[in-house]
Amino acid sequence: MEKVTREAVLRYHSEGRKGKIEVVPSKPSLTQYDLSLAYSPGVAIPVQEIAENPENAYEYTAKGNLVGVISNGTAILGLGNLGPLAGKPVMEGKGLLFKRFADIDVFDIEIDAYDPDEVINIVRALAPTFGGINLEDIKAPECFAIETRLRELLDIPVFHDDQHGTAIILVAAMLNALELTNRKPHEIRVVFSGAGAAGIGCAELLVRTGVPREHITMCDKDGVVYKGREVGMNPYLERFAQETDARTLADAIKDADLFIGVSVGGVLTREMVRTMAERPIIFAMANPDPEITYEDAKAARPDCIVATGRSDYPNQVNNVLCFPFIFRGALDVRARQITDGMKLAAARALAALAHSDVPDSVLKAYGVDSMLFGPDYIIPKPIDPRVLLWVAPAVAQAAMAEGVARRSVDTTTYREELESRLGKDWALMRTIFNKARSAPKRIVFAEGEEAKIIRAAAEIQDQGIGEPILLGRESVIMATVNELGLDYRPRIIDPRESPRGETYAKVLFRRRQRKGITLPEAREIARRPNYFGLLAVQSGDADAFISGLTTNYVEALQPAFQVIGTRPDVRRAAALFIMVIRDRVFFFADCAVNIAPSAEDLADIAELSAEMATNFDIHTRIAMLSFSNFGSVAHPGAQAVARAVDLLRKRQPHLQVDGEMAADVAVTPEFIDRLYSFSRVRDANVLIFPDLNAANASYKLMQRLGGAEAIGPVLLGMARPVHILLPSDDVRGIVNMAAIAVVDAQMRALV
Ligand SMILES: NC(=O)C1=CN([C@@H]2O[C@H](COP(=O)(O)OP(=O)(O)OC[C@H]3O[C@@H](n4cnc5c(N)ncnc54)[C@H](OP(=O)(O)O)[C@@H]3O)[C@@H](O)[C@H]2O)C=CC1
Ligand SMILES: CC(=O)C(=O)O
Ligand SMILES: [Mg+2]
Repeated sequence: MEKVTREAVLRYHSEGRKGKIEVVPSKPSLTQYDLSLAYSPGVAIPVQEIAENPENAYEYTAKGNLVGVISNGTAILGLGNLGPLAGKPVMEGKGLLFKRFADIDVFDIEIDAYDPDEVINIVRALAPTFGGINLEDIKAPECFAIETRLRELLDIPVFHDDQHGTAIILVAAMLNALELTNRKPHEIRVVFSGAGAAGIGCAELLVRTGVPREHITMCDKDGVVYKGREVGMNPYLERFAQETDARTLADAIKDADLFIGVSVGGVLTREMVRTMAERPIIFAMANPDPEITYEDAKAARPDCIVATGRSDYPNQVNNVLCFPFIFRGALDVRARQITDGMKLAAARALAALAHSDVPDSVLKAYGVDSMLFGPDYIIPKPIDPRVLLWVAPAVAQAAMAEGVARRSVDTTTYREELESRLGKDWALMRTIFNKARSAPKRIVFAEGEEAKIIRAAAEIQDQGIGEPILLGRESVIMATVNELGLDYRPRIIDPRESPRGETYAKVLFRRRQRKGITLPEAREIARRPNYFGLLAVQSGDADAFISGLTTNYVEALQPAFQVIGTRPDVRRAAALFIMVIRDRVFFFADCAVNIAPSAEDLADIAELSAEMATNFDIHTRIAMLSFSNFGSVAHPGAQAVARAVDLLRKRQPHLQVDGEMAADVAVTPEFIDRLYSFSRVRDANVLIFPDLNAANASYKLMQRLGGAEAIGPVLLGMARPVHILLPSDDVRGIVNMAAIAVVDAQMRALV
């Protein structure tokens, strides 16, 4: 990671639009009509609706997705009381994270008020604006009374992040660290440095998790919190005052199993760490500087598990992993409050997620090749898109179970809704996954020894999308499964040893005997994984074949043509990309196979593309693309495209297809309305390019410059389901391709 310098941070905050957030309208506001709906006179109508029934505010305003991040700046990170204005960058930062990770809008509100009653009154008065309130960086002990009273007064979630967000992450990380060190919550001895908002919040949730209260020793600036101590006490601390002779952190930490730092940087020394129990667990969570650095803790005790609040070391135990997701779940069921049950549900979901395989997008973002459950990976990363999908439903479910939800959600539908928040590509793939799951098929992977294929296969099996068959040596595959820490027993076939080898050799010989292959040669070739997998599909031993991760596209395609070939009704195969561009889905073809298609080829490509898109429940509108619009240029290239339209209409009169037309006309309905209202296609979603140059350049430009998500290439027109990966595909891409292959196989089973 690039070094975080003072200059870089200040530049980041001041460059362009100052600060980190802005307010963006969510409705059209271009025309006079739009303005009449948005404001006067139209706006009077929702006003009356809400006055009659306050619940309508969730329907007609942004309240239900709006959180107030409110602070008086009295405990900004570990920097202390620097006042509300200085706290604004942190609060804007929380707003950015709420939006980025959970699509929740935030107003950050910094208040110049310190007396608890005054703070309570201000927040209470602001509450109608919001669906929830996240109190932030308000120091102890005032924060306790403020939060408790606001929870009583308001019927929306009020959550003091430093207490509870921190506690939830801490519990998640602790459960996993205990698992790794073979300890149970009721056995451990815990020492805290910091007995403020975060300290008390964390300690109380530990007690709810099963850590005995008398096993917890709190320390603050005045040292150990013991029974009879008179300085710096308050009722919240009193609950943790212990009968002990220890008076300093150094005294208390001897033989402790778990250190929790929520105080200030640098207070835990190497000497102190050396006195802790076997395999100590050290959560040094002060920000920006932890109580002890990762390096110092490891140097003092190489057997320890360390977490800090920072993103630049392993195990970031920071409330960023909680607040966006717990609020997402709470807002979506319109919870009246966030209960302990919801907090524990969030913690358990996070702890469980750390056991599962980490997506490549996360590995890439952190610049590492793998993250495996273990001492340096006890908690998921906040940028892991699955955090939203695991935590929010767990929280929503707990809210419903505890009777604080105003509305209930169906967990399956809710997960789908959350996936739509992650992007249209997730939503589209969810539809395809659901289809695949309805009748899973056997998918044979030629490159079964590849780690990415093994990880994808584990997910395919786990999600019930298909039944993967990995080709390769059992010893190699199982070694990788173990190395990856996967809980997966793959179905493996070693082509060199399989008894089906001889049968497949004969199948290959029959197909290729007049193409120069002898039976002995066929025996050798049939045992190559690529051919073996294809022959398994050809012989009905598997339903779909996937390969290509370690070869180039043409190399992977060749055996497929030799063994499987194209469908009897298809002259040439083709390949399409599913392009997800912002909120819209397009199909681009042919992006990989036919370099200079004829008019007949173009008609075939369009027909096959429409067929595949229909498999995914998409209503197709096909545009045959050119540089010319409906005869505007008399060039042979444009005329070939026009001819393809005629051919296709004759063959498939029901298809909605038109052209030749330019790409901008195809995707801009206003152009069609204004200039070409005779066109049978308006707002096309299947774009057939005149040649491979145009198609390949277009999908790559859309991907790199247009921010499009490209799923594919999906091979079309083969006699059986065969799909080719790209060497750049990540695990998610492979799983997507498998789901597409299963749906492809299902559709063939129907005809
Ligand atoms: N990683 C994460 O997710 C989070 C980390 N934190 C971190 O936790 C820390 C505390 O935050 P918060 O609880 O909100 O703040 P508070 O002001 O409420 O509490 C601070 C606590 O730290 C104690 N403290 C201060 N200096 C020392 C010291 N030199 N030695 C021992 N104890 C000390 C204070 O003791 P006293 O009362 O005697 O002054 C008090 O108990 C911060 O560093 C913050 O960044 C907080 C929330 C989330
Ligand atoms: C992370 C956070 O909320 C804090 O350090 O205060
Ligand atoms: Mg904070």
